[in-house]
Amino acid sequence: MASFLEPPSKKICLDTKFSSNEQKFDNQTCNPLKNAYSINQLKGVQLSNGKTINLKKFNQGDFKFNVNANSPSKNSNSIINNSFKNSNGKHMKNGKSSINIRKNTKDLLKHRKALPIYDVRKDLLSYLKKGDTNILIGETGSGKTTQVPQFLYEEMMLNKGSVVITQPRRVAAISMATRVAEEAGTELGEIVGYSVRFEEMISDRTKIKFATDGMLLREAMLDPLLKRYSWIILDEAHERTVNTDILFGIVKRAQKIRKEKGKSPLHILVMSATMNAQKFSSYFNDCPMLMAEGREHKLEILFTAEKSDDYIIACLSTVIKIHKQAPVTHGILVFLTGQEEIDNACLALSKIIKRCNYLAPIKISPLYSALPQHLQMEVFQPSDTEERHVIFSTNIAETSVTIPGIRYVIDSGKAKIRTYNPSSGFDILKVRQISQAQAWQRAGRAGREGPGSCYHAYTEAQYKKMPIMPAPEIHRTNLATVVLQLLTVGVKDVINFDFMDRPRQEYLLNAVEQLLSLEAAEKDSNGELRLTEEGKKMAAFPLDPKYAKILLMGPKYKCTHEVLTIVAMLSGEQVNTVPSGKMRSVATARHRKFASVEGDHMTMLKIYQTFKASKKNKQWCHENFLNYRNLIYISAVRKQLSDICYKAGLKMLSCGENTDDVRRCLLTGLFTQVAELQADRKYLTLSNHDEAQIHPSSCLFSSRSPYLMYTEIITTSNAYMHGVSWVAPEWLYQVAPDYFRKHHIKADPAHYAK
Ligand SMILES: Nc1ncnc2c1ncn2[C@@H]1O[C@H](COP(=O)(O)OP(=O)(O)OP(=O)(O)O)[C@@H](O)[C@H]1O
Repeated sequence: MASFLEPPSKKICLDTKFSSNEQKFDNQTCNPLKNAYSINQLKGVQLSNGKTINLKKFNQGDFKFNVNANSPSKNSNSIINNSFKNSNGKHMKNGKSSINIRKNTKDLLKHRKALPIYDVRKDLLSYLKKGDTNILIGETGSGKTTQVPQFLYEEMMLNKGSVVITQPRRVAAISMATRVAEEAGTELGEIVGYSVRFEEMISDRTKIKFATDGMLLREAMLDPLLKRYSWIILDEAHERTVNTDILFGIVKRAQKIRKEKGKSPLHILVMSATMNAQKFSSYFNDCPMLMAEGREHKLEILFTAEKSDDYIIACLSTVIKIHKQAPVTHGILVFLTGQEEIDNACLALSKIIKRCNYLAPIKISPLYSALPQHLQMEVFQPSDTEERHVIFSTNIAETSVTIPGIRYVIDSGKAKIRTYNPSSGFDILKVRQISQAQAWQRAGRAGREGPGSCYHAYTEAQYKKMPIMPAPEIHRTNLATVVLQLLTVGVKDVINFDFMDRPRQEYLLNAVEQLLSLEAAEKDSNGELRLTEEGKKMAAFPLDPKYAKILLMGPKYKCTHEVLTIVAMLSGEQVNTVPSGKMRSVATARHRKFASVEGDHMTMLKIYQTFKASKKNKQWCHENFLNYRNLIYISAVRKQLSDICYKAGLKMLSCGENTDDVRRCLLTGLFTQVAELQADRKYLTLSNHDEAQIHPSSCLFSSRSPYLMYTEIITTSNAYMHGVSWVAPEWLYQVAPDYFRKHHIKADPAHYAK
């Protein structure tokens, strides 16, 4: 990245060539949703040419109608442009004069009526009323998220209940609620509101609520039948977050129980522009699949003509290329992977603009979840300058949102994706290629207020090799956390939970075992699983339950501060930097200053404490061959975890010099990760009696303590223990007596049990 801070010396403005795929787009081969269907299912559906809209019920093939959209309102470019100029956010920005609202609402109504989904309003509603569950697919920008909840409200007034629409991300929930409130001519928090973590804008009058999937799950904990809702819309269902997958099962169960008990019916609507409708329909008892076809504005799709070596350079060069040619009011949204990359890209672009004084000025904004909320929401305000707006964003702007002024999207094709490391128990974010569905969603952020273009910074051949859909998060996350979450929302039979993509039974059983041994769960007299009080507290931590357990035990061992630091260090990336060549031995010597005879966990503690004592100094990190960015990230994680400890009422204690207590506390979560020294000086794990060696990077590499606790085992040519600390055998019995009665150790239990 360092080279990126300087404008690249080569002529970046000219070196990324794109080939238009417009024709292919018209044939709909780019949209993975089309690829996900068989030809038969699409037979007879007139492809969108901007004039015809189809609402087709796929599963019976007996329902199809076309609405001729040649009416003046459909010839919409100029109308939309007017309405865009008129609406221009004034209602939100300049106070709430009733004239402003009325004028605005009138213009917005005109805009609503021009949306493809509006043409099929009547038939859509009649379908939705008929069945209790439906799947709705519609092009990005066709009006699903903003219009369908309003249709339901306007049609049925939802006297007996309300509608909740889930969104995978908080920016989407807030911005969609703001938009719909504006369209409905109501104050946000009145008829239309939102609910995201730590923030709610709702009232007793709220009938349309946008909520993150996590918030609806929380509601389900208190009210498993979700009685206050008559409609639940699960939007952007293709994303398949763990929360959404759990919600699928929860709302299905609530619907069934409400029906059985003769309570008010619950209607479910699952929506996306890019999902495998057949799969969702099968899961929801073969419910009807509806498709609203057509888009309001032309969307041009372009791929690079050749593979690019560096996606960031390709994205930046494309920004410059567009900047030189397009009207300045046309904004550009660039999808990159994370905060560091985005900050660097913002800096690089501003330097390029400054240096090339023939280029017009640009307003540059970052957008990622670690930004304070008010800065995130700022990008949704129409630009108040005459400068082009360029936004560099992570995938938080990938679905649902409309960012005012955006006509161009540049897609790097990459995202940070959560992956679970089963050997350490931590989820890590890794830069990975996105799926076709995500590429399509990104493209869909353009062409919303007028014709738009999406520049994919990869070739069409590369696109075709991408997976069609993202893999469900539940298959790449820690199952103990998922089971804990299921128990939290009141699911007792977690093994037989109605998963859309069931994890392997043995993994689920292992997860249950882990929770039982951590005393997060217990079995009641009927053998049913239930959460313990401790388990309830553990669920509040975004951590593998074994690390949550360690934090909860902090006050007992008087070392909350120390274990918070160690768990945060374990959650982050490696902090030691290892240069090549001559400097390597210098770095090793500097790192050795922090080494603790007690092991790697205490070494981590020492590094962080010294970093903090240096006032988080970058130069100090540089001199000690430590990664400054990673340490800053770790301190942010530590803060987040300590906030949760504080809310859980945990005492924030420190053990000072008595560091044995820190390792005893760590053992309360890691007791299944202990190895025993054998007569031949090899180590065997106590859990499976597998041979494992201490990794050469460990500060205990050459020591031979009888018992070691390790953070993870990574198998390369050998199985290596990483993150190793020595533990006393008596601690094992004190910390987990039941477990060590089953997993015998050589040290005399009778002696240590005393
Ligand atoms: N905040 C906003 N500001 C301006 N226009 C907006 C805003 N939100 C929505 N729109 C307009 O309404 C249209 C429909 O948006 P909506 O989010 O309902 O579409 P969608 O079908 O749900 O799209 P997606 O599948 O991408 O979520 C957009 O294309 C845009 O023209």
